[in-house]
Amino acid sequence: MSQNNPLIEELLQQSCEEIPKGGKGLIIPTIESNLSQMDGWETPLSYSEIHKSFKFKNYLQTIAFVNAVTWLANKEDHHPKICFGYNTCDITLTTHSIEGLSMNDMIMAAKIDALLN
Ligand SMILES: C[C@H](O)[C@H](O)[C@H]1CNC2=NC(N)=NC(=O)C2=N1
Repeated sequence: MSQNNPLIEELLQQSCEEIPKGGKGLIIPTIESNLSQMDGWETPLSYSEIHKSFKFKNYLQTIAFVNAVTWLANKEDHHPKICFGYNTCDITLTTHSIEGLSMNDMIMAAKIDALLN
């Protein structure tokens, strides 16, 4: 789904940028249209965050993924909430300054997915 998708390709080429308080959030149609092209990412009715659950074979593979996500978060200065267990990892993304979703969340989601491609 992700490869050869123009939206995903575009997100992968972008970098997260600081969003000032009162800055621009995404409108609901944009969120819906983005998520329809991003496998497994979901938003609650509040449209305040996106989340995805990942499954792995074992703890070592889960930890390797968590480490890669934290590396990416540090690089992009955009930090998802990460909750993991033996073979599952739940990722939640939101933009604190606007208490909602920004392009940063979509960029991070695409880059997190790309870690597994
Ligand atoms: C200045 C810096 O870009 C901001 O404080 C970043 C840091 N990491 C962040 N991570 C997340 N998930 N949301 C944010 O709004 C956010 N803001």
